[in-house]
Amino acid sequence: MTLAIEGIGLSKIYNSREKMPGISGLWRRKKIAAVADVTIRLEQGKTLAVVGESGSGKSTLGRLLAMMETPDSGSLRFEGRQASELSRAERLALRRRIQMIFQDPYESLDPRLSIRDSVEEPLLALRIDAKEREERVFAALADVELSPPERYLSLRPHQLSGGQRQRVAIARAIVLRPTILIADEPTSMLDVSLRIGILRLLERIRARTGIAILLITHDLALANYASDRVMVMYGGRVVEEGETRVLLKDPKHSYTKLLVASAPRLEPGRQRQRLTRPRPELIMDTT
Ligand SMILES: Nc1ncnc2c1ncn2[C@@H]1O[C@H](COP(=O)(O)OP(=O)(O)OP(=O)(O)O)[C@@H](O)[C@H]1O
Repeated sequence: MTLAIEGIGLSKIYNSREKMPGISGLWRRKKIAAVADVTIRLEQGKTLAVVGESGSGKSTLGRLLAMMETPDSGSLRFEGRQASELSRAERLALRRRIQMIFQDPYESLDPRLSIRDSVEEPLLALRIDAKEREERVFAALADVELSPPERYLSLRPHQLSGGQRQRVAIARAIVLRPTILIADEPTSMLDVSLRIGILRLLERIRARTGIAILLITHDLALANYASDRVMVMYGGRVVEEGETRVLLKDPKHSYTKLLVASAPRLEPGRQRQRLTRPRPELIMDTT
């Protein structure tokens, strides 16, 4: 087993404030342990899902792994090397190899830029000549199945559908040839009919490139469909972890049991009431 990235005992505490109960207009400071002593191992070529309800710390964990935030304690190892021991240049190079995509593709796409410029932009800092940049932009657009790429180059994000925009955001991430992709709720703004397309695309990219994927989702059905392993977070901590199919079929922790029980599409009896056209791929096999 080759680890793409390993986080050991990661914690992140935010300063926040909350209203004083019963006293209007008064606030008190509060510390929130968004991530508390989390150890996570992401294998090369595998997809690990992080699930949990809103506020459980999934996105914060993703940002810590992407080195967008510094942990208050704990350490990161990347391909066996301690991140804190890397030189500035090495850290910069490493950050390029860990790319993130978000729920809302507009977060990574500048609405003023054409699709060509959006996908090319990350390459500009790399001193790659114009010809190679162009080749890589074309290849990335083809990789995300926006073809022929020529049709999309001069368009702006608002001229695309939500699914196409997410594909451009993925192209912008993979144009740097990362080894780790952190996908934070990548399909939750999309219609159900488009979700599978994006998940299948990520799967094909993973199979072809051997990239490691961290899939952050509150949707157990998506985790079940798209991941090899799953980690369940609650209140900043990991409460249960294991092979996805095994864990979701036979959860041990009471919180995971609750999540599985309250996920409508995981319950065969209720799925037809909830989904007008049940999608077999999205429904967990509970048999
Ligand atoms: N920058 C921040 N400043 C203060 N508190 C924060 C910050 N970012 C996150 N938090 C808090 O940390 C906790 C975990 O948030 P986080 O976004 O990581 O959870 P999540 O599981 O990804 O939830 P969601 O799915 O709603 O994004 C929450 O209580 C949140 O309010």
